[in-house]
Amino acid sequence: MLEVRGLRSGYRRSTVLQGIDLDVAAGQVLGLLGRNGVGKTTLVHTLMGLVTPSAGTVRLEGRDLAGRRPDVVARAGVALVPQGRRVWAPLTVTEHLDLAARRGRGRGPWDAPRVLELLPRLGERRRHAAGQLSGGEQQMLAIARALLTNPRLVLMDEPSDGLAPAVVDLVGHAISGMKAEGTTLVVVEQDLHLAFAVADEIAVVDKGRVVHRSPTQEFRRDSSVAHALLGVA
Ligand SMILES: Nc1ncnc2c1ncn2[C@@H]1O[C@H](COP(=O)(O)OP(=O)(O)OP(=O)(O)O)[C@@H](O)[C@H]1O
Repeated sequence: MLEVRGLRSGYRRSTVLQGIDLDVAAGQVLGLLGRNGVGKTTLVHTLMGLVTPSAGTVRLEGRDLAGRRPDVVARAGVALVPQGRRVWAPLTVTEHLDLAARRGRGRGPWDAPRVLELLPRLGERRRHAAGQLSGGEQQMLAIARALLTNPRLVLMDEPSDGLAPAVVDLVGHAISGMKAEGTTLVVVEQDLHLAFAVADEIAVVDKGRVVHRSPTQEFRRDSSVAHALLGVA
């Protein structure tokens, strides 16, 4: 459903993505791994339209979205759960959910009751301002906000960042719930435990290119790949 070819992108002084080729099948969860600074965030930001590519194509269900504005990409069915959550501290959980639902595409499995069923802690914290929530609760809120737009594709940028292991498991549970509803996901992760728990396939980015791709089971079995490309045992 997502087909990326020859994607080049970066910032004024540097080209970060050097020709990304990436396919994600409908309903698949792809774990996107790579060392710090190799371009993972730049890739999801370019897919979302927040960074403008200099070359290449991004096709979502056949429609070319490369270089389109973020609102156009969002309306085409892509949602970003950004690194660092980016929730609005003064707004309550309910206000976040109302805003997201209003911006939503209106069709699909996700409405507020369904989202709160997946993320029950948010229901308990419904009247709290986002700034008062724990890191894990803010991550749940960022996920809820994305889901209420009823996306076809969710891009998650390091959802486990800064969270305690028990909370990371809740994030994993939420990802599995999205997958069960047929949502396609690209999950950028440093936490191999989470990536292995949720991803059907693993892709590794290095120096602005996808340098490895394999089914998760295979990737786990051959630790030499993780060692060579990620510097982990
Ligand atoms: N807004 C920006 N302006 C200029 N350079 C940037 C900007 N954002 C990132 N970079 C640079 O682009 C390169 C890739 O960064 P990016 O954040 O995409 O990597 P990453 O793989 O997501 O890393 P991390 O795991 O640390 O988040 C880095 O050298 C970084 O310094």
